[in-house]
Amino acid sequence: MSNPTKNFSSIPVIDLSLSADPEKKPQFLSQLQDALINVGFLYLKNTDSIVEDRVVDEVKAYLPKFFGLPQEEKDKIVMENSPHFMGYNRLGSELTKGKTDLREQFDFATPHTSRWKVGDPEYYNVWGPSQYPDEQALPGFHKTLETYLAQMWALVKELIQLVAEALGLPRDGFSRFFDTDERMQCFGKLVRYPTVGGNNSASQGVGPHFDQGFLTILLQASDHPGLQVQNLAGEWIDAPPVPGTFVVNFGRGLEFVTGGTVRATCHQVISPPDTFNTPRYSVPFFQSIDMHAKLSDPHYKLELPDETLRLRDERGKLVDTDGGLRTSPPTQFAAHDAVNFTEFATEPSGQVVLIGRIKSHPNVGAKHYPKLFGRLFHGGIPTEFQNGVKVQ
Ligand SMILES: O=C(O)CCC(=O)C(=O)O
Ligand SMILES: [Fe+2]
Repeated sequence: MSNPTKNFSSIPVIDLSLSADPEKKPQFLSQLQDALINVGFLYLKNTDSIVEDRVVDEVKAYLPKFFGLPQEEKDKIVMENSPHFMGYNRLGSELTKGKTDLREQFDFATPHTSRWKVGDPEYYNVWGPSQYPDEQALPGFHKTLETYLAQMWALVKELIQLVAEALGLPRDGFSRFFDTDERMQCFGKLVRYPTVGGNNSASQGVGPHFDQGFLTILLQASDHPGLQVQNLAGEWIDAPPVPGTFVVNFGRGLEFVTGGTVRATCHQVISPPDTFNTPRYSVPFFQSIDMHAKLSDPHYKLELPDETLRLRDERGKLVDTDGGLRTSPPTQFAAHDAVNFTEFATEPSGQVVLIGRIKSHPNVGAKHYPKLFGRLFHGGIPTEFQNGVKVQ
């Protein structure tokens, strides 16, 4: 029997409000289960009981204002100054699969004080304070982004419990992967993708990649298409903005702990063509897991019910659809290799995050984690890395 969603050609839209209605919850869970196993992506609507529309609108309004700040104002808070990979990156300051991403971005996280001290593993230092522009330069920005992060965090906490139920686990089935709020940090990005001319080959907004942790919640903050996700046959399927929704997708950590039941789906962004007068904006939010959790330890093994495993087997194995993206080796990283988080098989999750961050932001790695950087990039900063190509 073939599954109707296999090789999907569009992304399902799921209504969160159904989960609060005992009669409709089974329908919600079955839709979520299908998206988890067969698609790896969904649009979530009716989230306003957790994430206020007012806050989303405020974040959207700040995007052009933040990126429109004078360059020297943004350069005061560059990521290169932060061992926590927080702050601003000019265009071209990020590599994905060995190519420069044509996006300008600002990484910011839930409030946290680094607990790293001399002698601790380096990855303890991945979590730490954000860098914000001066309050006078952008009044209210800092507070709005922290409110948004707090509401996103509340949404991922609710969602991960629904994911557990949809997989046939108890509602708190994933609680062992999280520490207390004070000892955790989640982060987001404000992203601006400039338009490119028709014949410009440099149209990689962000190259093909997987996300890392459990859940990603993405706000497509302008009307532009460009986000594409890969189906099981390896075809690129458009995921255009759907008003009133967030895009939810699943990371390699969740795929790992569910033994490949949940699909981490490869995705990319094509730069908007210059027929648009404005850049594309988006705001991804990444749910972290306890940085000490070594997912390969027996303690983290999940017992999924046979019925769920049967659906996984019906879907089939998750094969490599994009030249080494899923399976390239975890060490001896070359610039053209994918950031694919295969290290979950051997390393604590914090180390996996650190390796991924260094691969994406080699200049930050070279400055703050020179030894690990040297092990990952034998030839130093790759020539593909063009920090600060001209902002259009
Ligand atoms: O901007 C988008 O739509 C997607 C961004 C993304 O996939 C990422 O930052 O991981
Ligand atoms: Fe992503």
